[in-house]
Amino acid sequence: MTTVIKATGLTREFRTGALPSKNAATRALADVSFTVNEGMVYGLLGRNGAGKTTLMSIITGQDRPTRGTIEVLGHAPFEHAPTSEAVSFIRDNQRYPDDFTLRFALKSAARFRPNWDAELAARLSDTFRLPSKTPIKKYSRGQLSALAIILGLAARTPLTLLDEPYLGLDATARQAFYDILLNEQLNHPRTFLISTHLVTEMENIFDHAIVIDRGRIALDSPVDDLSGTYTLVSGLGTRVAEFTRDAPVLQTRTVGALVSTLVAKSFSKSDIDSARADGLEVAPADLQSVVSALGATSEQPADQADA
Ligand SMILES: Nc1ncnc2c1ncn2[C@@H]1O[C@H](COP(=O)(O)OP(=O)(O)OP(=O)(O)O)[C@@H](O)[C@H]1O
Repeated sequence: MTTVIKATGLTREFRTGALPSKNAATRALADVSFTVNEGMVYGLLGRNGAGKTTLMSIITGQDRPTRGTIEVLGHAPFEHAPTSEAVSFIRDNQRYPDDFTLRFALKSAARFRPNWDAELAARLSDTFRLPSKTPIKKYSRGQLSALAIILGLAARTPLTLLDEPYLGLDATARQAFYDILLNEQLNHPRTFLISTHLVTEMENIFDHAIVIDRGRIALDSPVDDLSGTYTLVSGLGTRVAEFTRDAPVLQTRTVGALVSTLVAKSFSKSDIDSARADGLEVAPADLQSVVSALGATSEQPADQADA
């Protein structure tokens, strides 16, 4: 399997005068190591401020780590033009010249992208109902997201990073976006790294999940493996506690008399049958539950560091 991204011990600290000590820094990433393999769709998940955008900026050479190394398509990405050409990074800070219309935006993108698919760009512009004559600076929030998605997908670069690409997109447009991604992956497989908070909506698109929590990797796993690793047990508190007593607990939530506990354990069929007979609900955890539980831990934060 070809490695597309290899991160080793990435740490990114930002100096900030806002903290009590003037030598203090925000540690956005703390000793992050992982690999991304070719041809798969990775979900980059985690709470607000977890470090996702910082990581994507380093992968695309727009920022450099304080410590650690990053290799993208076999090279350090910072100031390496061939890597920039092979990578699309879609985020919400994209700016366009004042007089740019859709046609100009697509035409100028085509010039920099050797694999540009003009037919796909035209088709997606129709799907998202983008106005062709309106200057882009007048586009709505959702229309800007749609345009960014088109530029990212029609580029057909070997590696595509999408940082919360759906902001402002309505439900129909988001569904269209997910369908397009799945189709692209079927017909033109390549590597995607996508950050999102809409985990449930995108779960079936991801092959692999990387969860960051307070700058550290909290989970790095194929999505298909999660259901055999994590179990959600719900019911009366005493019964849930009894059934899960030997299992590592990630999160316990209480709503009224109902307790829901997520554990890092899979149970035998006979255990599950007897728990169900005892009135408990036992089910493999979905990605959203795992991400939410990992983000609810109260371990020591990594994000404040003395620099
Ligand atoms: N330029 C900067 N200067 C100081 N702190 C920064 C800077 N950029 C990011 N940070 C901090 O680094 C941490 C990680 O931020 P980042 O934008 O990577 O999070 P995120 O996971 O993308 O969050 P969200 O889901 O809210 O977009 C946050 O605490 C943020 O405040």
